[in-house]
Amino acid sequence: MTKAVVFGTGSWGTTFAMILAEAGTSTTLWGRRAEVVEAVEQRHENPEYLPGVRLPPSLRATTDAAEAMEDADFVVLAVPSQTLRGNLATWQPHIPDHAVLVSLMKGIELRTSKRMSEVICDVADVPAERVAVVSGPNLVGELIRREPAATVVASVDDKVTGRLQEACHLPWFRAYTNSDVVGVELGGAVKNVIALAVGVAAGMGLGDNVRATLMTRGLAEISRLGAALGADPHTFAGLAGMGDLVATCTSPLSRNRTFGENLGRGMTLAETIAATRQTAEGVKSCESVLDLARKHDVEMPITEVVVGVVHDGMTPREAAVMLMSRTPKPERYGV
Ligand SMILES: NC(=O)c1ccc[n+]([C@@H]2O[C@H](COP(=O)([O-])OP(=O)(O)OC[C@H]3O[C@@H](n4cnc5c(N)ncnc54)[C@H](O)[C@@H]3O)[C@@H](O)[C@H]2O)c1
Ligand SMILES: O=P(O)(O)OC[C@H](O)CO
Repeated sequence: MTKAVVFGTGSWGTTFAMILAEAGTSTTLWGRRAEVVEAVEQRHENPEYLPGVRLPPSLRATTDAAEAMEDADFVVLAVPSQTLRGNLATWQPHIPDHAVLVSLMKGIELRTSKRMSEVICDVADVPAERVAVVSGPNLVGELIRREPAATVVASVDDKVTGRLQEACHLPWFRAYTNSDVVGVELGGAVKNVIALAVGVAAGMGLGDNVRATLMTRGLAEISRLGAALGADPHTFAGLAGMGDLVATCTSPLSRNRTFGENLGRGMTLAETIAATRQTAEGVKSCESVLDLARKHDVEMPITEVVVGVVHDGMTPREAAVMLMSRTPKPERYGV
């Protein structure tokens, strides 16, 4: 029987553990806090992140990383992106030699501008063949009701994607495979930044033309960055590209979109952060995405104004003026 451990008892870690367990994978959830672990283990619930959701009784939970990883085939990582490096360094000594490390995270590391799979290879000292990523339009608020959804599992090794696909495929959760790890990760990380922009526009009361324009030009930014980093352009027309972009930018369940909407309504950054209980990855990753773009000489004007509004005191109105007054361009420049 395939065995998995999921690190992180937040909303996506717990939900993906539920999916794995329901698909017949022997699954253990690792958490930092004993009370959350006890609730999963004893009462089959995670009242903090998924109140009211009944988890599969077969899903185990522990605070002991070494015990959780014993004989694991998949070590699944679902902590906030900026904490991955530090956390993984403490877990690394216990990772079984044959295990595949799987990233559920949608962020880019600050300072290094690395994708999560790159951080994993660095810290766990494993080759790319032992790393996979899962990304797609996967809003937890819908998945916990078992509403139909699809995702992408990506790895440079086809055997790995095949095994992971099998480990998480369900009648209501359809997993597709892809070998373009770079594209799948970039789609997931950059759409959070674009969702912040769409949220700001919605909060300002702007309409559907603006939203559609931001999403489409956002996809152009993702594609330009992807082209510079060697991604397959077709990936961005898929679930981890356009699919996730549409879901995140249009859903009130998205934390990134909601974060932007609060800023667009006039809340201060401090008020918006206080109102956001869970991880909105784009808030930090907008800076690392922009750094990455600058390193590769890629223009990302929407990302630039998101950094301006979120971190540098630019007003939403100034951001709108800045985007609209750029020099006219051909639609497909840089792609
Ligand atoms: N929630 C979703 O709908 C969803 C869907 C797909 C992908 N993701 C991605 O999954 C990743 C995790 O998001 P989430 O929704 O589970 O976040 P979350 O905020 O719900 O949970 C984060 C988890 O990490 C833990 N945590 C926080 N700081 C930590 C630290 N310093 N060290 C160790 N653990 C820490 C928290 O206690 C919590 O268990 C993000 O990259 C997110 O973009 C989320
Ligand atoms: O709630 P968000 O904005 O972190 O988005 C969640 C998922 O990434 C959607 O696929």
